Amino acid sequence: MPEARTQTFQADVGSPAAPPMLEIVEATHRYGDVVALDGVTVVARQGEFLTILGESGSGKTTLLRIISGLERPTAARAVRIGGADVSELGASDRDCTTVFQHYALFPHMSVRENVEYGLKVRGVATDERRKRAMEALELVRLIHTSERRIHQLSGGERQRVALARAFVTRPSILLLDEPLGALDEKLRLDMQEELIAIQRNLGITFVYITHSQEEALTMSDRVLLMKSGEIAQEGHPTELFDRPNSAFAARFMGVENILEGVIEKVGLPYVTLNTGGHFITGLWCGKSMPRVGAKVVTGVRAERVRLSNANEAPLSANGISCRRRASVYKGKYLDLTLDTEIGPIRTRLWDVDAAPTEPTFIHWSHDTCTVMDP
Ligand SMILES: Nc1ncnc2c1ncn2[C@@H]1O[C@H](COP(=O)(O)OP(=O)(O)OP(=O)(O)O)[C@@H](O)[C@H]1O
Repeated sequence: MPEARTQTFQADVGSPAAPPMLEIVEATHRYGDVVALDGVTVVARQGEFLTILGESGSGKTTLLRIISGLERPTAARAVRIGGADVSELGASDRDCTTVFQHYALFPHMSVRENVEYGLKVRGVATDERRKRAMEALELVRLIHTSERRIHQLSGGERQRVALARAFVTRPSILLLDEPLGALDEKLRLDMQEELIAIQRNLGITFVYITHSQEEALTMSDRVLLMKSGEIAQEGHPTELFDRPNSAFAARFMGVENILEGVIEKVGLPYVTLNTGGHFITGLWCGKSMPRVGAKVVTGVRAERVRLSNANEAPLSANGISCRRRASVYKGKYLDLTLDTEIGPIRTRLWDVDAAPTEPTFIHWSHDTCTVMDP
């Protein structure tokens, strides 16, 4: 991993005190009858790592194209970069660069020439652009490959060249469109770490597009979850992970147990719902104020559900009798599916050897249980 270059790092980058680098205010975009974006507002601070997460067709690429200037929104109250209105500027005049999944490097040029290219078209003198290209290659740990051709590099190395080529021109914003999508699992994990290090080192605002919740959680300062052209939820990765505000967000963030019910009692921050005649209490995470009688869903992660021999739940927990239905061994853990009177519930056991043969009762605390909009 590259060493942190503290001289380029600013203490308040990515913090709430940092000035906004990107502002897209109420952008709507239609392709004929298709509404790809519906009144979306995105603000990213200087030095922030913002991830736009969403399933296929949710509008991520459209949003990225609007930021980069490749697409003009059908309507928008503002499109600003570094505080300046850029709504009338084309892609080449905006202070941002895009890194694509298919890196589009020039095969007839060396690695160094590829990285120098953007500087060359901007008229930077030979010595200066060589120096800057080598610095960029040092940052992505590829200085030793500088005179190679692109076909002499691995997939991960090519993606690092594409990155170096993008940030060597020192854009204010780097847009990354599923940049790790073409890499295998191991390389993807390594590159995630490298990307974080590079971003912290440069202090550039990163806007990163992915459909992988794992990537979003690992790398981002803030995540913006999109659904059908709208923002479903926005927040710190832990907020989306632990406090999804809707059934959609919970499913997308991989919550294994989601049950429907009706609110029985409100005592904020807790809400109790009735699901199949059974009462469950959890933290209210919905967008609106909860009211008795409203349809809601409750969610709990499998690893938060505990097995009990005592056949009762602690005071601040939900509990229910269960019977083993199935188990799936996943190497590091065991996933048990249990039948209960409110439906099947999954639990995850990290100590595989400690798994009981016939579990009879499960419980999960009110604080790890969420209640949200359906
Ligand atoms: N050029 C186009 N013409 C018509 N419809 C389009 C066009 N580009 C995108 N769309 C539609 O707009 C919606 C949003 O598409 P977009 O490419 O922004 O989604 P996405 O989240 O980036 O998807 P993916 O992850 O598959 O790339 C989709 O319904 C898509 O079919």
